[in-house]
Amino acid sequence: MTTVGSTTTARTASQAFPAGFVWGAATAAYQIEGAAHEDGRGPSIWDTFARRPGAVAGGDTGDVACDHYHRWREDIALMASLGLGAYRFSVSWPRVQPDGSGPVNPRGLDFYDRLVDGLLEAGITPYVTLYHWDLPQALEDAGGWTVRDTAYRFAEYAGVVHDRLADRADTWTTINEPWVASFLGYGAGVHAPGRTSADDAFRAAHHLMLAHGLAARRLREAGAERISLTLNLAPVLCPADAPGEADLAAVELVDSLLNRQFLDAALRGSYPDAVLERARRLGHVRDGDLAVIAQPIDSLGINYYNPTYVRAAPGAPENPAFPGSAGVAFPSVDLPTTAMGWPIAPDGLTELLLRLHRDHPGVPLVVTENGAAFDDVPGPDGRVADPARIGYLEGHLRAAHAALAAGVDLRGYLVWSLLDNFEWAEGYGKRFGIVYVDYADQRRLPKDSARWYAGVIARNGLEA
Ligand SMILES: OC[C@@H]1[C@@H](O)[C@H](O)[C@@H](O)c2nc(CNc3ccccc3)cn21
Repeated sequence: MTTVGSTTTARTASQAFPAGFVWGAATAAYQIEGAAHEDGRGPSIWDTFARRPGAVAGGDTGDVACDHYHRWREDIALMASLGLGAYRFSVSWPRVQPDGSGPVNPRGLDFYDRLVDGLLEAGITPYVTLYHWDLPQALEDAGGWTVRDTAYRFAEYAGVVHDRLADRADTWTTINEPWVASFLGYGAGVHAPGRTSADDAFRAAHHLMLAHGLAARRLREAGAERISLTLNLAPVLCPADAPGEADLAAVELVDSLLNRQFLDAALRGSYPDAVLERARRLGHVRDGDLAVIAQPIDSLGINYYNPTYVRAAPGAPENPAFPGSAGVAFPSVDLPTTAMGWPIAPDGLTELLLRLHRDHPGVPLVVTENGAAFDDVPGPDGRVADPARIGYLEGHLRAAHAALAAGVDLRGYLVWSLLDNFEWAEGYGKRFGIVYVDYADQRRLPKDSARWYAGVIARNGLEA
């Protein structure tokens, strides 16, 4: 303790979060639902991609996943036991429209009806994500996100879902992480649909953002008042003591492609130069598109996991997720890492939130994903001790609190993820959940981090 005059200053300031701060957890349809061939659901690009030999670790697929399609009541009870205020989930487009357009599958919509009703009965606010990467395969067969028409089909689908649920759900995210869906799906090819064309990645990114704008406009016309976009954002840092011009140019390029391509489009109606140059060559950006994309949103969702580190490296090959990055290295740094090999750097969250507060004032922010994978193993008593995850989450909540203390309008935090689930190209071997899933019998085992998080929610903050 330190004493100044007669006042004794607590060694650590209070870590109480604002009254009304939203505490929740997040998942996504393809990662948890299973029932991939049930009740009229059509195939998505992830159903197809997961069957491509070598595409997903262990040949895993989302056919069963966490069987949430059948176990949703149990999972809602689990959420309620933790005291969650909100639950972020995604709607499976091919469950609602098996061909991505045209006829609606009533049994598909019925599932989300049941889910939303169950959440409301449990006092949990539904945060509905309309697209979390599971494009109907029929639309991919017609060109997928590289063709403009898909954006218009998405807006129609968004209207169908909104019109069914809007009487009970009022918090809507159009697209989850357009950068991943475009640059990993169509550029690097390590995500569905597994295509490898830089030009197609830029076309897909633009059409995903156009889809966001068209859907946001459709929802606004229908009376929606809580519309957002969720982006995977990261501080782009050069780990050198004295970055040179080439290092700074590398930071600028990667920041433009990863962050500004989507932030500037959605919040300013513009693209950074690196994107405009490609757009001029490809001709896929039409007059008026950016005005549609910059539809007003009511908050910005931020998925933060770690910073991205870059430096100039003459001769380094281009990273296909970052077109034009020849001569740029993405070095490891001397920090602890998660089971994904991602560096643990909570200060990056504070830095990111402060940047958004500075560059885009007046936009309420929600951390819609933050979490970590670790190699969790249940003990003989069924307890799952995950101190590393508790450490990760505590560090990032302290980082979020520091941003709040600096005036950032942060409205909520949703941990990724409620459940261990299908971790895309990594399959089921990477566990992000605060609840362990035993896939052999679908048992759910709350990890120590779940109990810890329930305490954070109960006291609306961290212990000082
Ligand atoms: O990888 C963990 C989660 C993933 O399960 C979610 O579905 C997705 O929304 C999500 N986005 C990120 C952000 N970073 C990222 C990095 C490499 C590949 C994909 C995403 C992490 N995560």
